[in-house]
Amino acid sequence: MILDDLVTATKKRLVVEKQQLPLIELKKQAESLPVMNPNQLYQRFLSPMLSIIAEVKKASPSKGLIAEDFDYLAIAKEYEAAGATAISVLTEPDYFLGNIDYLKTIAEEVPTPLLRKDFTIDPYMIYQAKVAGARMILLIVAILSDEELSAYLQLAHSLGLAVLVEAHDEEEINRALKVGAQMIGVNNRNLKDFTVSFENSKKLRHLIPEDVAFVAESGVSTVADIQELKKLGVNAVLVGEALMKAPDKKGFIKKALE
Ligand SMILES: O=P(O)(O)OC[C@@H](O)[C@@H](O)c1c[nH]c2ccccc12
Repeated sequence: MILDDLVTATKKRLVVEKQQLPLIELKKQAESLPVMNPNQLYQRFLSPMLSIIAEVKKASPSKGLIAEDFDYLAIAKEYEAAGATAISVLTEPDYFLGNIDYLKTIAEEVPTPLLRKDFTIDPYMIYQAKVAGARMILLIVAILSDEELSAYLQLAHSLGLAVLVEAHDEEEINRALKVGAQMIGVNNRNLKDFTVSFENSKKLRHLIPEDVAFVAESGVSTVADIQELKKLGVNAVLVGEALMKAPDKKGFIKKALE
């Protein structure tokens, strides 16, 4: 399965990264930075207004190259100007052609909260996210044990980072809730065969209590799709490819927020 390949690639990369910058050094850098309160961000997502998380993504395993002309900073600035609640930045290099430096550069110039979108499997990556300027990280239930999930969530919170916990079915949602997730994303794309269906969001919405934000992820192609998800009562929609390909990104987000 694709998730296994991603975890393997990430493990390999971490070995090299830890040699270049040992955990103790990275930790020192992270702990010298100011700590924000992640609750503010969670509350923003729980407001009655629909939130949009706009994604900066060059390529993906399901679609190949998405953006020929990948001016990630200009794209992030457009997302900000349009009123995106947060910006998701793919940092996974092998399958998504991402880079943590993209996030770092965007963080220096764009005040919108940034989500480090990656396959977090080690505390090292959480410190990296903090140092690069992220305000949120992604934890994918399918690739973590309960112990890891709980420890990483707490570590992120202690650094002032909010956490989006991605779940695919009822069992994974229950695991996310058990460790105290305050923001849960359901992926509309099946990672086994890459098919997309909003049925997942529809079916699973009711499992998430009112004080936990529900994010519908993936597969949105039109503003009408966003309106459909809004009717299901989602708090936020995470949109990648459709925005990356939209000639008028600002117009797309503005219409979606109307
Ligand atoms: O491009 P889309 O179909 O709008 O999808 C965005 C986002 O949901 C997708 O990139 C994503 C969802 N979960 C992930 C986990 C890792 C990497 C990427 C993802």
